[in-house]
Amino acid sequence: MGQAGKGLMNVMVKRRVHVAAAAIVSSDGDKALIARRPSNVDHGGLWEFPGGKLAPYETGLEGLKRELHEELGVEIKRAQPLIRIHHEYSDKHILLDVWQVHEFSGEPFGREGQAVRWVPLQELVNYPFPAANLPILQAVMLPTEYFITAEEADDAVFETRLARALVEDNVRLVQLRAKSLDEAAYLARAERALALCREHGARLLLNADPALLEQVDADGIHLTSERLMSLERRPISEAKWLAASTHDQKQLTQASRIGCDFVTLSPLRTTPSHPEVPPMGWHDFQQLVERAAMPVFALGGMTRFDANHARAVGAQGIASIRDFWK
Ligand SMILES: Nc1nc2c([nH]c(=O)n2[C@H]2C[C@H](O)[C@@H](COP(=O)(O)OP(=O)(O)OP(=O)(O)O)O2)c(=O)[nH]1
Ligand SMILES: [Mg+2]
Repeated sequence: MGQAGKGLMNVMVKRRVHVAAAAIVSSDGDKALIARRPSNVDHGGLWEFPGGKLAPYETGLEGLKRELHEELGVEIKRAQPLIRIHHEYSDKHILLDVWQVHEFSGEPFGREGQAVRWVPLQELVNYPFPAANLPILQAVMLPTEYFITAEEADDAVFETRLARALVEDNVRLVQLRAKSLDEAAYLARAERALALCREHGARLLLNADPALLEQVDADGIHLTSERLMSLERRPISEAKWLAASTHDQKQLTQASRIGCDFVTLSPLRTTPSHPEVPPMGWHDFQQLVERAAMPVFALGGMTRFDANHARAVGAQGIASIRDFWK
């Protein structure tokens, strides 16, 4: 396009497109189904989560059911909202309304001649996707529950309780939060927690100085909101997870700016640990999540019974100390 044409694009009103897409996860939870966009369309040749534009009056799930039938020949049996992403392409605003499909019938194949492939979740990052898709890759790799460890002076009690949560509650994502320990004690506890998490196939994030990853090879760092706001750029490599605690729009914007992979947003409800902080409630929470473009865990008085509701308002799920610490 010539210079004059580009100038014209700037004053043109961009199209708004609502797209429903499916993160179809295999029953073992290890793989997702992706398809390659034909070379002659928008973002041609890139991989995508199957789906397409909604017809007028269709809801996200209705549109998705129709698209998966047309594109893959499968019928959705059970699906749950995963993440909503608002993204600006040069020619349009897109809302990617992504659903996690837990159950479907039929054998998926490329009914429009497109390549279709089951890919292990960790390998998704090796496939070229449209620019809007990064948060989908993050969301599909994360569970719905994020367990934050409680303050506990006694190492043996700590280990028993962490092991219980890993075994009985099937916790797969853990944040080691231990403000009352000095650096040496935190380090020792991190080593033990990492061994336990590895044994049970769970990931461990350290709520600590990012430099600590050089001493303990945990899966990532969880930044306090204070650390988050003090950083100029992402402090650790892309190979590790970076999460942060957020409480408002400013902190969410900063989390996105430095490339956090996911965040907690709190306090949803009033909690005994922070009785003086006013809760945001589901309405304000939903408004903040809608524009976050990254997985968000609801925190503050949450239990596992809230996970479906959290999903329904756009969150990844819930984070909790108390619900898992028994
Ligand atoms: N299906 C899908 N579309 C995506 C993804 N990421 C992404 O940016 N998009 C964009 C590309 C397109 O501009 C738009 C989806 O349009 P589409 O071409 O799939 O729409 P459709 O299936 O209804 O096809 P058509 O009838 O318009 O040919 O969303 C994704 O993961 N899956
Ligand atoms: Mg499509």
